[in-house]
Amino acid sequence: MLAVHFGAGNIGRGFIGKLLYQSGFETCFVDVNKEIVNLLNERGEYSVVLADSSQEAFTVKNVRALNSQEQPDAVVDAIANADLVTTAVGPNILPFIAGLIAKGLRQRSQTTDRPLNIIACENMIGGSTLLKEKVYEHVSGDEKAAFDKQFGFPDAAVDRIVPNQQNEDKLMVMVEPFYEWVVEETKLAGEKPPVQGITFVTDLIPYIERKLFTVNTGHAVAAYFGYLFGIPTINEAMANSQVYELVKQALEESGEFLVAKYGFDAETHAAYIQKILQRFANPYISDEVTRVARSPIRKLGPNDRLVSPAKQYAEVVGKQPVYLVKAIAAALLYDYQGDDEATAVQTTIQQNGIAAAIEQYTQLDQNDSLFQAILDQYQQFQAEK
Ligand SMILES: NC(=O)c1ccc[n+]([C@@H]2O[C@H](COP(=O)([O-])OP(=O)(O)OC[C@H]3O[C@@H](n4cnc5c(N)ncnc54)[C@H](O)[C@@H]3O)[C@@H](O)[C@H]2O)c1
Ligand SMILES: O=P(O)(O)OC[C@@H](O)[C@@H](O)[C@H](O)[C@H](O)CO
Repeated sequence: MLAVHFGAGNIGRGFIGKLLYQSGFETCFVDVNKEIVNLLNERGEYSVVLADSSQEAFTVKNVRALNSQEQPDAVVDAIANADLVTTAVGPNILPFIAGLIAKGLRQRSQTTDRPLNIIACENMIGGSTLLKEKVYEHVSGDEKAAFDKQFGFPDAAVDRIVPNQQNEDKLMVMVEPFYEWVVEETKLAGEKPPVQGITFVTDLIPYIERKLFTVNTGHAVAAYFGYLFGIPTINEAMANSQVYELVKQALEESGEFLVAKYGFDAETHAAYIQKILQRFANPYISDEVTRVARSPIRKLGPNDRLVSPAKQYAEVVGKQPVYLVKAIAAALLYDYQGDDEATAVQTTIQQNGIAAAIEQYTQLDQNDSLFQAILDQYQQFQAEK
């Protein structure tokens, strides 16, 4: 079995690649990072180390890699012959890989009617659905009808904290022991991909909202406040009682609406939050706040981990969130020079003012009470700085 995986980065190698190997797949990574592509081809294997007291190491074998910029035809051939296509490139990159995927699917549909699933493993609602839309921008009307029959784009939720790696061995990845990969069964084409570790569900929305609005919401709160307080890593931020409390309170707010909206058991959800707080504090992981805070424009988006739970809390619970609002204000203050989106947000604020920036990034209406709460909180934080 052949899997083509776009993005041989932290989650690609540390999570998806490992599960694919353990499930009997040969994995062909597709990336633009020459060094990683070359090393994967030279060695054909890499190690994944668990970030816990065991430091258990596992060798992932049967891997190779293609450079999509230099070997696009080989990528098309690989997709045409694949049994599964997955991605972990980041939501903003999906539009850039869509053209190549469209070509691969076209070649495949011309040679076989064997079904194929394309699963985007990105932190967003509807990642595979977005990828499908972007792929379909490259295909004709007739092709779309044929593609609809042959290809599935099931949405997915993936959870495993994999920090930026600082190992001497450039291929080695250190990962937390916990992982979860949930895939929407109803959008599959053909059989379920035989990947050990995937949980198939009929409706992904509760799972992705629970994951994104708990793990990623809490993570973002720790990162933006960690950064504001001058703390470099997430576990160090969690050791700060103020940051810990801000994270916990924000997760209690998002949890209140998730429990009300989806009927999750309140105690089970409280235990889920508790486990996540422990994962963030894992002393065996050094995860920079700037990784977790990366791409604040994406994270301030209306359907992402800060604004969506704040809006849904207001709608479902009927109260104004306090801690989620603080987190949004902290994200608006994120001015890390090494992050293009952070500098773009700061430029917008300087040139157009904070109200225009809130409107632009969160897409909230100026008359929305949440909008005013964010504005007030931002101004209060500015005054305290
Ligand atoms: N790291 C985590 O803890 C984690 C956990 C769950 C989900 N995710 C999600 O997984 C995705 C990837 O995150 P990551 O942390 O692995 O990032 P990463 O930066 O480590 O990996 C992304 C990889 O994509 C490659 N890439 C960039 N442009 C490309 C292109 N045009 N074609 C092919 N490859 C390209 C990069 O070179 C890099 O190797 C994101 O959507 C992220 O939200 C990350
Ligand atoms: O990958 P991002 O930028 O969407 O979010 C940063 C982190 O919160 C994220 O990568 C987590 O580590 C991961 O989602 C854990 O499952």
